[in-house]
Order: sequence, then structure tokens, then C-alpha cells
Amino acid sequence: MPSTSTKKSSAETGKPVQGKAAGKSKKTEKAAAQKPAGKKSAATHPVAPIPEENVNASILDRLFDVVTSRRGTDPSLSHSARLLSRGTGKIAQKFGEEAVECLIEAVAGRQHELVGESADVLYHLIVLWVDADVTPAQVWAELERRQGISGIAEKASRPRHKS
Ligand SMILES: N=c1c2ncn([C@@H]3O[C@H](COP(=O)(O)OP(=O)(O)OP(=O)(O)O)[C@@H](O)[C@H]3O)c2ncn1[C@@H]1O[C@H](COP(=O)(O)O)[C@@H](O)[C@H]1O
Repeated sequence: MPSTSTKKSSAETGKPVQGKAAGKSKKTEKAAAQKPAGKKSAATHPVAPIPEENVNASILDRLFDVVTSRRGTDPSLSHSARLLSRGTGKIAQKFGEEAVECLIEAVAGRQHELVGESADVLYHLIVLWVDADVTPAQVWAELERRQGISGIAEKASRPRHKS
């Protein structure tokens, strides 16, 4: 998660955020074609950094609760409400755009921007889960189930299909 964002404290209070995070790019193709190094993202929002030792992944559960609480609320007051009101196709599209923006930063080697885009991806994934009635606990359980199972061994154990 980015270490500098108004969004963390809002997720903790559960209060709606009015307006957009500073400098979020509009469209993925624009980002790919035009984005200069060091574009502004939520991670560069001018708010005091939160020390990394004071945070952990429980923010994902709290963020899920906040986004769930936005269902059916005023889209002019909540970005989550706006996204959820636009339907699964738009939510999926936004998630895909954020994922592409994230990989652009990874390939470009821009670590700071990658942190911000990663936070965007996780937020939009959570919106996707809320829309699909998937809970974080379901995903955590699947990750737990996979713990200790090597990806190489798992792939080798799959039945082979002749083409
Ligand atoms: N983590 C986030 C978060 N990350 C990104 N965003 C918003 O996602 C939006 C992405 O902007 P884009 O221009 O890409 O998308 P868009 O406005 O849908 O534009 P179009 O593609 O439709 O043209 C921005 O408005 C960002 O502020 C987020 N909005 C909310 N949260 C969290 O969700 C909580 C609830 O927010 P609200 O639902 O707004 O109250 C907040 O407290 C935060 O913790």
C-alpha cells in the first residue's frame, strides 16, 4: 500500500471521500503512450507518510468493509458507490486498466509509482469482489490452502492434455 494517502485514514474512519485522488491517469492507453516518468498517483498525494511499521494487510479487510458499506449510497459522494452503480463490466474494465498501469510501472522500473499503482489495483480488486459477492476471507482461505504447495510441483501434478 502507498505510504502517503488520504485514503488510508478514510478507510479507517469509513467516511466517504469527496473528489478524486490527485493526479490519477484517466485511460490506460493514454498512460502507456504518454505517461512521463514520475506521474502523480495516489502515492504522491501530499499527505504525511504513514510509517511502514505501523501498517499491515488488515487494511484490505477494513477497505473491503468500507467499500461494502458504500453499496447503494450516493455516487456523487463515494467513488466506490459510483463504480458499483456502473456494473460489473465497468468495474472489470477499471480493474484491468489499473493492472496494466501497474505493470507499466514495474517494467519501467519505477518503484515509487509501482507502489501507488499497486494500491489502485488492490482497491479496484476489492470493488470487483464486492460486486461479485466474494469475501476477502474466501481469497485468504484459498491462499492458505496453497501455502507450502510449490507452484512447480502443483503444475507437474496436473493431468496432461494431448493437443
Ligand atoms: N483506495 C481507494 C482508491 N484508490 C483509487 N481510488 C479512486 O479511483 C479513481 C480512479 O480514477 P480514474 O480517473 O482512473 O477513474 P474514473 O473516475 O472511474 O474515470 P473513468 O475511467 O470512468 O473516466 C480516483 O477517483 C481515485 O481517487 C480510490 N477511491 C477510494 N479508495 C478507498 O476507498 C475508500 C472509500 O472511498 P469512497 O467510496 O470514495 O468513499 C476510501 O476511503 C479509500 O480508502
